[in-house]
Amino acid sequence: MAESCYLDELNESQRKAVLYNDGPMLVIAGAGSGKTRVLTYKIAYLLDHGYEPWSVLALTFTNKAAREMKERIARQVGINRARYLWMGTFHSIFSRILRMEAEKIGFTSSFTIYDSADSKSLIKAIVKELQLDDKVYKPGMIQSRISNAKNHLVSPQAYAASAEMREADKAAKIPLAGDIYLRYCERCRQGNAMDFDDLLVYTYRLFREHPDVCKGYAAKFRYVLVDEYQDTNYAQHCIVLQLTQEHRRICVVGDDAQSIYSFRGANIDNILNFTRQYKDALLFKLEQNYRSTQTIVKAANSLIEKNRQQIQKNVFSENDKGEPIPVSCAYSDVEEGEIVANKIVELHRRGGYAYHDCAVLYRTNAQSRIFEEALRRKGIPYQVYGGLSFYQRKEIKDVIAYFRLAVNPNDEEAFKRVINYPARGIGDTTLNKLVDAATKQHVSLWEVLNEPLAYGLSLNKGTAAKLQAFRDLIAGFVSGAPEKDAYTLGQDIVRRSGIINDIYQDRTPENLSRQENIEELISGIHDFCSDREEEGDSHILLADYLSEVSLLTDQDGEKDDNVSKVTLMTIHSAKGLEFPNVFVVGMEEGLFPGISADNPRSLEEERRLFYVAITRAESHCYLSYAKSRFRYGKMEFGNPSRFLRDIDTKFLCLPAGEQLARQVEIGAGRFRKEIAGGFRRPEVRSYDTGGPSMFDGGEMPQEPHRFVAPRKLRKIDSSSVPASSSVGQMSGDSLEGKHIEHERFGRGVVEKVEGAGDNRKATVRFENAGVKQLLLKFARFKVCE
Ligand SMILES: Nc1ncnc2c1ncn2[C@@H]1O[C@H](COP(=O)(O)OP(=O)(O)OP(=O)(O)O)[C@@H](O)[C@H]1O
Ligand SMILES: [Mg+2]
Repeated sequence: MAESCYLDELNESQRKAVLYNDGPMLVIAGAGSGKTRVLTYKIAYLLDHGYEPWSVLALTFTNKAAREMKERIARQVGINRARYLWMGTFHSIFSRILRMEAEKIGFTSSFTIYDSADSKSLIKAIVKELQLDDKVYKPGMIQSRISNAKNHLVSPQAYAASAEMREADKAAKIPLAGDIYLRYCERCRQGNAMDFDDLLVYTYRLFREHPDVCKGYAAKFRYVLVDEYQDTNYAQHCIVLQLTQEHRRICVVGDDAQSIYSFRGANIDNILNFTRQYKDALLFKLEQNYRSTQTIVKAANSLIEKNRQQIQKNVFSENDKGEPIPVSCAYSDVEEGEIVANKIVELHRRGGYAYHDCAVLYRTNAQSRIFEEALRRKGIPYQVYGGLSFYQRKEIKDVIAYFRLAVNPNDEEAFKRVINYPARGIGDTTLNKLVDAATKQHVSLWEVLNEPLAYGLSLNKGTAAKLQAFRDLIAGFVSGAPEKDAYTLGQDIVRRSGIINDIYQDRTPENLSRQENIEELISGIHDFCSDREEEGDSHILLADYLSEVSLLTDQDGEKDDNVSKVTLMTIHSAKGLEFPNVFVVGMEEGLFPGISADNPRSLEEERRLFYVAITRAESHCYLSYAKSRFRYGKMEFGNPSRFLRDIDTKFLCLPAGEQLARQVEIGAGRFRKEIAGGFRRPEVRSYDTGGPSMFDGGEMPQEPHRFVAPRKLRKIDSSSVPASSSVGQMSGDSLEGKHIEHERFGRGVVEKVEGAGDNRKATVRFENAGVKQLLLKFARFKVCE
């Protein structure tokens, strides 16, 4: 797209913010005023003005946001340039840098990333080893203390040396918290593993301890951009400072009214201090909201005004006036689900909205179940983001633990998880011996396993043989890791580890669902490899796959399969997103604001969270609350949230309209039935029309079994599509302009075909998946006649 053309898509203030590129700058503006748009257009502008894509670093809050931004930029400057941008979350960008520089800080490039459950389990083990009481030294609490220290760049040594920390620990009756922190760090290092916070800590340390490396990156990144700056924490802020010393070209955008992550160490002061740190920084303000109706914007303004701490802003909309926001009151949580599901049906049937135009936002993950059930009953497809996500399920974690060992056998948590799964007669006593030896000698469990005698382990013959068998099994995977492609090795591991035998033993519903999940995982690896091959990479390793999945966040959700679905997510995850229709549910005291919001500071943060929720809506926003709710195993009776009273009533529709009132009646009947029949919670988290199972009927696979991708469309070859539409037989020119249907990305148009032979590739604009470049050799699409 020509430059003048895209600059015309900005208003005057936005254009100024895009065109100023001579020094540090800060854009502070209300929700929906185009902050992210400014970043996106600025990057396109930089690329058009001499910046190489690899010299631009853009940091976003979620992987999804990064992907969307990249697609948008690709539309403006072409995918060839957009793909080389350094764009992603803090964690994904830093893990990329750390993998390249790992040796300098005492890790290897194949380090694994511990998720929150891994960290907690390690802390639990340490508490036990130190013979402390885990009712006093609660692993969750210790974990958040360690995380907090890391996000403030407080090392274990500094922690131990700090009188303030010691006093605080003493007051909390956990004087040895600092020792746990120290041991925790040592153990992660021995396991060649980092937790999420370490990705920040070690990047900071890498740059501080190796000024030449820091200088190199600071010189490389000629421009640094940060979205959602209000939610960066101290460590992130410091790294951004390190990276911008050289060129001092930095643009951050944010909204203090949307700062909602203080519990994770985000510090609103970063935004306020920016002009102190970058003295010559220019401040830009954007005031026009392009997202929402006037009513929604005014309602949100009237709410946030009730917060004392905020930078004054005047946010207005020139969109349609819009309707007042309906507030509905349900008798129960189940009925609230009914009301929302009914309204979604209506929006779909009468309003012409697709399901993906609707989102249900709640305060806590636990609330999703009710809405899942209501939507399932109506046959409405939905997708839940966050909560117990696919990758947190037991069987998936088991398989992934084997994958992790194949890539990094020193990984302690993965080791402990699978040493006796599937059961191979290695009990806790033996494991404890291994752990003791490893801790004493400061080595990993894997090292002890390799030479048990050298580390003084006394084992009987039988146990020694079992350990040897486990060692050989893992060693086999390790030797395959650098050679075999991810899909082949993944299948090998699932089979040879004994997991398949274990979960295909019987056809209990639990096992059937596990089987499906493992099939889904393997086909996910297949898709991952195919996508990367299509994009021109070859020989995709398990390590590549792992580094991607270990960075998935709540917002990434499960696999995207082009089915239009209602989104279900927490408000935290919805930050930065927008939907035509938004349902903010569970507006009750004790839930939103939550019971822990018992002081003005956290109450203001909860109010900002509500502000974020309302401002996700474009055309319609619906608020609801339930008079009774099943929580903590019992029925609770609640009052409407005080936040409802914070909104000027002239923007609300109280009581709800006729249509909703009628649904209340229907729902009430259903509610009584539910009470009589007891509460049933569904197991399935994502729902659509479903697909065939790989093992069809869950039978034991016969060796040698080859997993096949369960998609309806398979890789295009002359046998799977009519010859006339096979990609292989069409000349490059004749593909251009053709409508195609891709196995994963759905429908699209071929814009360009270039290259020759094996490198021949097509640029395709997909209806729902943006612009992609696909190597025709691997392309999995068919041409629509
Ligand atoms: N000048 C404009 N003309 C037309 N549409 C615009 C303009 N500026 C922004 N928009 C649209 O308004 C919506 C909100 O923009 P954007 O997401 O960039 O806002 P934001 O300030 O980043 O919001 P949030 O605070 O929620 O992150 C988007 O759909 C965007 O495309
Ligand atoms: Mg934004």
